[in-house]
Amino acid sequence: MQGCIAVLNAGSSSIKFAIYDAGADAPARFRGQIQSIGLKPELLVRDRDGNEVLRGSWPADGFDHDAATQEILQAGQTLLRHEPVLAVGHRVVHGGLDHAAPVRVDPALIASLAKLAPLAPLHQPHNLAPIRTIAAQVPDLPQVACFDTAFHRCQAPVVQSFGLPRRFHDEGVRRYGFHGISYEYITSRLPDVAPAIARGRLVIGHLGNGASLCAVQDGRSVASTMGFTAVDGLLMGTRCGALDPGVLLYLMDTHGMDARAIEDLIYRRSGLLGVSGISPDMRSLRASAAPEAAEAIALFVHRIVREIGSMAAALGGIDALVFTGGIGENDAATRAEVARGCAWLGLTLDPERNAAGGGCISAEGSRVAAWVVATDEERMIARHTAALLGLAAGTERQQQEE
Ligand SMILES: Nc1ncnc2c1ncn2[C@@H]1O[C@H](COP(=O)(O)OP(=O)(O)O)[C@@H](O)[C@H]1O
Ligand SMILES: CC(=O)OP(=O)(O)O
Ligand SMILES: [Mg+2]
Repeated sequence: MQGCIAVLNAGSSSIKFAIYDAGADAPARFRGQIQSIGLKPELLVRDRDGNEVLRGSWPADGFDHDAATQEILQAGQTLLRHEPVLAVGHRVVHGGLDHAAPVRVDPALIASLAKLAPLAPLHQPHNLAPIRTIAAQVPDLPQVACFDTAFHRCQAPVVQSFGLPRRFHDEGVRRYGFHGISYEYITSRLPDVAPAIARGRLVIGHLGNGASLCAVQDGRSVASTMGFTAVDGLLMGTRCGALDPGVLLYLMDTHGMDARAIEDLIYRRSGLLGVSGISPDMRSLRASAAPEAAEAIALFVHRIVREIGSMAAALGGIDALVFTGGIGENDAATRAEVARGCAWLGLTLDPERNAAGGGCISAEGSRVAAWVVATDEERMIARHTAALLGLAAGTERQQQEE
């Protein structure tokens, strides 16, 4: 029995997971997710050939990320029966100052990452909960943490800085940027799927329930819209994105809000949900005839267009825009609206290619290219986990075993 590597990726509205054969950088043997947690939780798992192997649904009330994690750990056991799991790789959203690369989990690491939970309240607790559960149940099973912040740690010091007194910078109050595992995967794919743009000045938009942009050149992060936390930058499903800090002072003074009330407001009740008053979910907003749904989408698009200008400035120009994430990969209307706002940059979409939704979607002759590239954070995590533990394809350890 060859053994496998399991991967868990807790996002703000979903928990995705995948199971890979150890020793082969091949598509997942099983992959699935519980999506729409808090709204209409649904489990769907497919095998390598795309066949559905498990499905489930639960009422939204009382079914939180912890319940979803339990279901997924159980699904993993059902799918694998007696086959050994050699390692588990995890997405951990915040790695703070100390982590620019994946690391093996130990109790000290869990304790230090837990301190960052207030900086990523929609993610960090859900990232650490399964790590703790697995460590308690199977203490000898190697676990690896891969950080959303790591990809951005190479940004120039000026890009990482806030205009605050220096002592805050020194204690770690900096722009970190997130969705780094997704950006790393996309940049790793481009030389194969889009060699013409791979070395160019890229703006990649990871547009999902959380949403951000990243300016990338030569495969490295140059700037990102997310900052100290994943509430900065674009409008998101339930997060407000960049906000005048004066608004926070106003809320404290005039509405008597404390830190926890503000956290609840800006992380859970704002964004597409707060502006529309209908839903954080793009599919529901697109299906709605209410003017508030259209207004929320218009603000989502406006913020993306404005920030693409900022990313292009950080790069000194733009050669290509790449869409990814749940909305970026699936919502042709959002791509078309963003592209319309970027016409001044020299971007024109091909409507048919955009509707088809894969690969190059810009028109012949468009000065800026546009692409849709599906992200695969789980695959990136599996690669890192295998490499760190010496389980990767063609590694010394594997060759010795053969
Ligand atoms: N076919 C689709 N059309 C439009 N939006 C979609 C579609 N599929 C998924 N989405 C949107 O993608 C978002 C979830 O993105 P995803 O990247 O999976 O989220 P998470 O941040 O939890 O990882 C939701 O707003 C959802 O409505
Ligand atoms: C960092 C972040 O916002 O992640 P997600 O989009 O998965 O919620
Ligand atoms: Mg996600």
